[in-house]
Amino acid sequence: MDSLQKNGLITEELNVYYGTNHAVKDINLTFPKHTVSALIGPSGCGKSTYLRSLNRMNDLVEGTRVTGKIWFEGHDINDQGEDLQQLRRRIGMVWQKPNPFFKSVYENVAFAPRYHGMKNLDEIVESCLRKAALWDEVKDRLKDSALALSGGQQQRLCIARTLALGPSVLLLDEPTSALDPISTAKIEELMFDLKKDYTIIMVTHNMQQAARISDQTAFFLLGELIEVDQTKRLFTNPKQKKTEDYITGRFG
Ligand SMILES: Nc1ncnc2c1ncn2[C@@H]1O[C@H](COP(=O)(O)OP(=O)(O)OP(=O)(O)O)[C@@H](O)[C@H]1O
Repeated sequence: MDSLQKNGLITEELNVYYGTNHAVKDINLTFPKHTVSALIGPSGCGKSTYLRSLNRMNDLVEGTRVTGKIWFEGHDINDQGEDLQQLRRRIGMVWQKPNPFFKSVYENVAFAPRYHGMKNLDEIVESCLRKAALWDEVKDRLKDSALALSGGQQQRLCIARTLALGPSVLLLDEPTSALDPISTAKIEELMFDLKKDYTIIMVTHNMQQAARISDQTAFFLLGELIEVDQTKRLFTNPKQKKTEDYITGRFG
């Protein structure tokens, strides 16, 4: 129980199947609170599938079967009785392409808290936009359409929208792959600030990015976890030959 309290999330022998395709195989991983974890590996190795299983998004994909345990806040979220709406408030997801609602900047952040009956929407909007390092850029444009923002601003707005639901874990699926280098740098800086309050788990194709911003890195290959370690160690002194081959560019 002690480790469950200390850690944000733990998966035990997690498997995901799409029909007969065994996409994620027996993954044991621990995500300590207030750290950034990067999931790396070549295309199709199961990173996104694994990430989506962490807040039960794979339940939405027909024909998917998940086995194993995911310990979060003292219980296994794969239990049948799990309240999925509440779960997805506590474990929020940000996607690869910024996908703001066709609404104003303000409404993008206020929409879900209002739906859940939360009060003080102005305060929530300001605080989430500040946490997402966007407030100064949009405080005079709150009524403008979110679609008028740049791609990088839209992605930070999507992060603010996720924060508005009060998560403790943030799942990010290649959050910067559609962004230019300056917007990417802003999101990377933001990760440093956000990890003070949140546990962050991020899929990235970009090994330099994993090396720059994550505390631990997990290397996936063909649905298996090949190696997980502190990021510096994994990139400088990998234990597995397959990891070394991947990070030195021999395949991928
Ligand atoms: N919705 C789905 N339905 C059926 N099979 C899927 C689905 N999503 C992924 N898969 C399969 O699961 C396996 C893992 O895919 P996944 O997208 O998780 O890998 P990935 O490492 O995230 O790849 P990429 O880096 O290209 O996004 C692949 O064989 C893929 O074809």
